[in-house]
Amino acid sequence: MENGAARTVPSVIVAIDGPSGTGKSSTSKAVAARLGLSYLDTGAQYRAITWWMVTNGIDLDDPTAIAAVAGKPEIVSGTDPAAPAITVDGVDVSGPIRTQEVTSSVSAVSAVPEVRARITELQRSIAAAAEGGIVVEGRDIGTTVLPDADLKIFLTASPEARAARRSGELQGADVNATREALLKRDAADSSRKTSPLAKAGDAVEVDTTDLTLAQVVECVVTLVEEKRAGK
Ligand SMILES: Nc1ncnc2c1ncn2[C@@H]1O[C@H](COP(=O)(O)OP(=O)(O)O)[C@@H](O)[C@H]1O
Ligand SMILES: Nc1ccn([C@@H]2O[C@H](COP(=O)(O)OP(=O)(O)O)[C@@H](O)[C@H]2O)c(=O)n1
Repeated sequence: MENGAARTVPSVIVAIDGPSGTGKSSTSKAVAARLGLSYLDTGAQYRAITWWMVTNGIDLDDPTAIAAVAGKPEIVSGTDPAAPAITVDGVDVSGPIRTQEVTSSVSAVSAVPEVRARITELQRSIAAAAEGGIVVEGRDIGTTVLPDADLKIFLTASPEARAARRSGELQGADVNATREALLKRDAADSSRKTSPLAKAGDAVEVDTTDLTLAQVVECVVTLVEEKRAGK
């Protein structure tokens, strides 16, 4: 900037949705870090409430039982892309929410309308408090949580690429079993009545199958910068 005056960068809200393994978390964290934005992992919030249900012995086959206690756990999400944190009733659950048990139970819990209403409210208040702007990733951010987001991205990738990425993370996991589990979770998340996994009509779709993570990040950063420049 001429004469060294501080440049005022307009605040921006970016919604990144898509199925599992498409690169939402890695892309969102990197984009937020590059642009100095806050970051919110909404999947971690659904995982956290699921962890609480499992830990407290709630019958996950009974949506009424889940709904009755949906307001009980206090979930607090950090928004620093360099150190995403999540606690339930003051307990750090960033490790426990990634277990196989939580992963296989989360779609049943996240389908319950009372759970979604509670978590959606929390997400909106976090986004509203992020003064410099935020990247929010999930399944229904562009369609339901933040329908007025400045930029909406919908990431996709082939089931094979997604399964290879996920089984790479879960060292030694069988790729075919991982693929089946991913597809089962996608089907449950896409077919639920309340706020299913879906691409918003005004979202930009990016197929990441043959792109490196760096290429996806570059693509999203460019889209954000274009938005900010008013293009
Ligand atoms: N474009 C890409 N190419 C290769 N690997 C990727 C790409 N994007 C993400 N990954 C890797 O795939 C795995 C899943 O990515 P993640 O960001 O957690 O996906 P999601 O949040 O959509 O489930 C991670 O190990 C990540 O490093
Ligand atoms: N906005 C969101 C985000 C996640 N979820 C639920 O939370 C689960 C876990 O999300 P996640 O983003 O951690 O999943 P991965 O893509 O990391 O495997 C999803 O399978 C959905 O059931 C949701 O319903 N709505």
